Amino acid sequence: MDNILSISHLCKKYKDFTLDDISFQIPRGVICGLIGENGAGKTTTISALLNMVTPDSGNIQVLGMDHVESEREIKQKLGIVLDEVNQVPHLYCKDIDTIMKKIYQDWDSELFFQYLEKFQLPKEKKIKELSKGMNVKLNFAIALSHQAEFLILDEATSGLDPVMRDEILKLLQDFIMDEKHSVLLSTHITSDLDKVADYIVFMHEGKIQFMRSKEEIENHYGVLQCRKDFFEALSPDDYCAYIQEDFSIKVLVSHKQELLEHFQDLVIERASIEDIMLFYIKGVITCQD
Ligand SMILES: Nc1ncnc2c1ncn2[C@@H]1O[C@H](COP(=O)(O)OP(=O)(O)OP(=O)(O)O)[C@@H](O)[C@H]1O
Repeated sequence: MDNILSISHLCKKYKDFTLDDISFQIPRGVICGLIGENGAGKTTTISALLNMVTPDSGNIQVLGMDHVESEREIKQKLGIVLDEVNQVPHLYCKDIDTIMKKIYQDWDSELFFQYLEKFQLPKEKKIKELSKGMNVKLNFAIALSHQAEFLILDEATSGLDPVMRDEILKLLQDFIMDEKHSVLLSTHITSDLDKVADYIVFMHEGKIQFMRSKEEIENHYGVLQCRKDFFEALSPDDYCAYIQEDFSIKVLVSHKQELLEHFQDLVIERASIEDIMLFYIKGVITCQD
């Protein structure tokens, strides 16, 4: 199956920040979470693939096409939801239909009005009268109403209440069901990714720290709290990072099954995506990938 997104050796230098040799691929039929601390480079990467930022070097293919040469064709097939209000404030929700019909060849008015109803967005309300969360929902309605193949969401769900977020996560899961569609979801709400992501791309200080499938994370990673002497007896191959605490050491284990075979009584907790992020940002990293 071909990749829906392929980024190779993407570089972009700003005065105080460098996006440094970013490469990753997203296959079709998956939800890929993009995580990283504030300022890690997530939005810059997304802006580059949307051709809103010009990279210094690198290659970006979206839906198998060059992201600049085929920008118009690509954008017909992208659903984009960003964490900002980007519709014209004085328009009514229903007016969006008239505008989008002219922009998207495959615009589906019936589906759009169904989403307005589902998201409880009154057709007769002006956009400037919508709350932030309602604006986000309106952008989701647009993104889902023109036969998009690839959804790109940058901090899109952070303004939504937990019930609506849950509903959106279910919509995303339905969206990828046909194994042709994919979602790139940049978020700080890592618990959402624990629920729905198939892959995690973790950016740190402008670099890709790792890309792993969720299955791989669940099967191989774990968190072990142990004493210093036990930690020193471990092989460095058994872990990726550790955090020294007052009376113990917290270890991010990378081969938990092998360790459990050697030490049957060991308690290794499940590593959430947030745990992994904290280890890589605050801990001592001992492996390179
Ligand atoms: N136009 C610009 N000119 C100069 N620096 C910029 C520009 N755009 C972004 N940056 C810098 O690039 C770095 C990465 O920013 P970016 O928005 O990509 O991070 P992010 O991972 O999306 O962060 P957040 O989680 O806070 O949204 C930051 O240090 C930011 O100040």
